[in-house]
Amino acid sequence: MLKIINHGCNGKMGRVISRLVSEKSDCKIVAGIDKNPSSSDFPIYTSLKDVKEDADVIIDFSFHSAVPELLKNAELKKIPVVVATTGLSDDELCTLKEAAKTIPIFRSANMSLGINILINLVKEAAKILQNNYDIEIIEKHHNMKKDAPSGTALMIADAINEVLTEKKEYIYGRHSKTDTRKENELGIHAIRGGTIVGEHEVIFAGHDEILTISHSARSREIFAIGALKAAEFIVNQKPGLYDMNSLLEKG
Ligand SMILES: NC(=O)c1ccc[n+]([C@@H]2O[C@H](COP(=O)([O-])OP(=O)(O)OC[C@H]3O[C@@H](n4cnc5c(N)ncnc54)[C@H](O)[C@@H]3O)[C@@H](O)[C@H]2O)c1
Ligand SMILES: O=C(O)C1=N[C@H](C(=O)O)CCC1
Repeated sequence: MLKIINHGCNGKMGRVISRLVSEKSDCKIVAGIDKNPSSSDFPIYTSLKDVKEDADVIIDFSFHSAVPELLKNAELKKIPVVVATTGLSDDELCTLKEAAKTIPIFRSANMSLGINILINLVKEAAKILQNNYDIEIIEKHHNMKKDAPSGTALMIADAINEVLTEKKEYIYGRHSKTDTRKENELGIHAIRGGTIVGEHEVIFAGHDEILTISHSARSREIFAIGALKAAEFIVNQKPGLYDMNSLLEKG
């Protein structure tokens, strides 16, 4: 029985995690953590340091500024963490990399299988098209999202840059830009509205042809399923930083 702490348990994703876990027989939520506690069938705390229950793993869908304190306490308690929260600053990312020297940490800005396949496809396309095609990324999310651009858009952009001979400079939107597009630019554009779960489109625009590779999330369950798979995976790993590739390689 996998004993899980649900960090951000009262949020949109935290609630999906709790629901999916309640439908499974091989794992359970032993405690939740949220800055806005409410009643639940598991105890809810405002910090990991107060949690009394024994746990194998923490799943985190919260807010970027909550991540350093979570990791500090996870290190003290030696509990592996799945970090799904996006919008981490450079300093917060440094803290995460340091913590991964002590505990196993799984981090991905997108826990869906589809996005991780999209990244592999986009890398192949970028290798071939890098000289003659302009690359732009468009992401669309619900009106409650607090970070922009999405962690996924940045993850896709970084994956593209990894395979390019000449690295691109990220351009966030084109408002007030009066000059024409430069070859070394990679445009990243965010749209917010309604209940859009998550859409990502990578456009390779060439002379008289456009290749578009896109992914559309139709429910939050796809992220929760991926996070639960990551949780099962991480509990058996040594300290270090893991991502979706580690999970895909495992098969
Ligand atoms: N990696 C993925 O696949 C994936 C998928 C969906 C969402 N996300 C990310 O997960 C995060 C949460 O998304 P959401 O839609 O559930 O947001 P949300 O705002 O609905 O929920 C966040 C929850 O975290 C809690 N929280 C905030 N600060 C906290 C703190 N300091 N300590 C404890 N709890 C705190 C809030 O009270 C809230 O209940 C976002 O960063 C989002 O981008 C990632
Ligand atoms: O709902 C969100 O917020 C999501 N955020 C992730 C991101 O920033 O990439 C993934 C999709 C959903």
